[in-house]
Amino acid sequence: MKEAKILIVDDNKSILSALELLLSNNCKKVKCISNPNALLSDLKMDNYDVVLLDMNFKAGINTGNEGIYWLNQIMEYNSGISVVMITAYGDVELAVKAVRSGAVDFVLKPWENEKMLATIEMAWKLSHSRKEVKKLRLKEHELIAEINRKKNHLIGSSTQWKKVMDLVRKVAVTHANILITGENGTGKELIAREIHRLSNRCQNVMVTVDMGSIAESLFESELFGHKKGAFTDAHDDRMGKIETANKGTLFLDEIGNLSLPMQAKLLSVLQNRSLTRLGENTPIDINLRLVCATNCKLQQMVSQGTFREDLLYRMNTIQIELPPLRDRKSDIPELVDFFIKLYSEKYNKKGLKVSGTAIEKLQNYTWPGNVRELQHAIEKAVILSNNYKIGAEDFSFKADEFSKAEAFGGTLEDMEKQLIESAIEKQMGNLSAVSTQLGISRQTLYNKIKRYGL
Ligand SMILES: Nc1ncnc2c1ncn2[C@@H]1O[C@H](COP(=O)(O)OP(=O)(O)OP(=O)(O)O)[C@@H](O)[C@H]1O
Repeated sequence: MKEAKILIVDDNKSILSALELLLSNNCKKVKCISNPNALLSDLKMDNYDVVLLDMNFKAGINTGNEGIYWLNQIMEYNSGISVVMITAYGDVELAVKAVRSGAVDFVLKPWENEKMLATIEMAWKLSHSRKEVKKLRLKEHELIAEINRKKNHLIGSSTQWKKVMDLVRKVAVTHANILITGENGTGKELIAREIHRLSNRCQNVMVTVDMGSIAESLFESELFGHKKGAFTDAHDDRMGKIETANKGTLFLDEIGNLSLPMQAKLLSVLQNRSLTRLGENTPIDINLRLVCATNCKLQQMVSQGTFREDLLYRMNTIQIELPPLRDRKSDIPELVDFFIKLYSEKYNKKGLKVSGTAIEKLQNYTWPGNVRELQHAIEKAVILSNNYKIGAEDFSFKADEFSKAEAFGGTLEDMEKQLIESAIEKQMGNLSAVSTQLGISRQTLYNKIKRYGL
């Protein structure tokens, strides 16, 4: 209460003096005014927490209406200020009217000092916590706006990708739960973010939960939250991810990893639109939009009994299937261009270009890791490039070598011979360079050349 700033408005000078005397030892600032016409200009001049307001100002009029009028003015100016009404003619009806209009309490003249101090302290605490809530709300809005300011760069103009984006735009504005399917790295999370950004829930947050990375033992408290003391490590009350996503979007990634008991709990949240924190009994209403993603064949899991059909039904009102990169190869040049710009800026190598043969090589590769693999390949090439141009030789693909070896069909010796031959060709007969490339000594290289008659 030592921090409290109090404004007292009463036309009775002796009441003002008595209150000032009582409160000035307990509060940071006490200002007294006898004319309510000065009230608003005084409020504008300082950050008052509590106004102690008389109900009757004009001699002979004691309906309390003038007090109610000024109370409304204060509430309109700043509803965070706590107003305590004070009157000598108090009755219950008047008190109820004042409290309905926003006053926090009502005291009768003559007052008991102890009671008056307790009332002012309660009013100050209330005003303090209202201000905190207001500040936190503003902060929350700022943070959400900041998150939403980050634009999602969704690159692609192939027919397959355009179809996906058309569907995304169509469903984003609806309430439908969405299931995004596709191989790893095809952009499922990116699409989920875009759905949230385009939805009418974008003023609230999208909360992402990676079902593949939460330990089973922590699952329930992570998702549902808990009350302090609900289990050994529950040192504080905690809001779960589902509750945090209330009014926004809950994105459950790798939904295929959800255990059967957790599937049942999630289903119950979706059915009842409410959840109960661990250690609590009261359900909390939840208004969610669910977006899930998986690279598993959920229908197959349903047949195997590892995924609940009723949950799948609830989740995939709309299903969006993302094509693998190998099925939309015409997007590769555009993606390469985007990632080259991104990383040449990041690594301070502006103006870096990619040769036509490199693009061709990238288009001929199968990209098992999809866009993520392409992104990493470009980042690596940018980091390692010494030139202003990245060539085909700057990209080497493990999967290619693997499939070549698999397709080879010969013996290990045949393969070794062919490897040495192609290294000699690549290094244009420079045997030191060949031995370095193959990771063997020059002597071993000579022996092998002799043995294979190269
Ligand atoms: N169309 C696209 N345009 C630009 N970047 C993309 C596109 N698709 C994917 N990416 C990028 O590829 C990376 C992988 O994308 P994302 O994480 O969304 O894939 P995912 O399908 O969710 O992967 P996983 O199944 O492994 O979780 C991210 O860095 C993302 O920004």
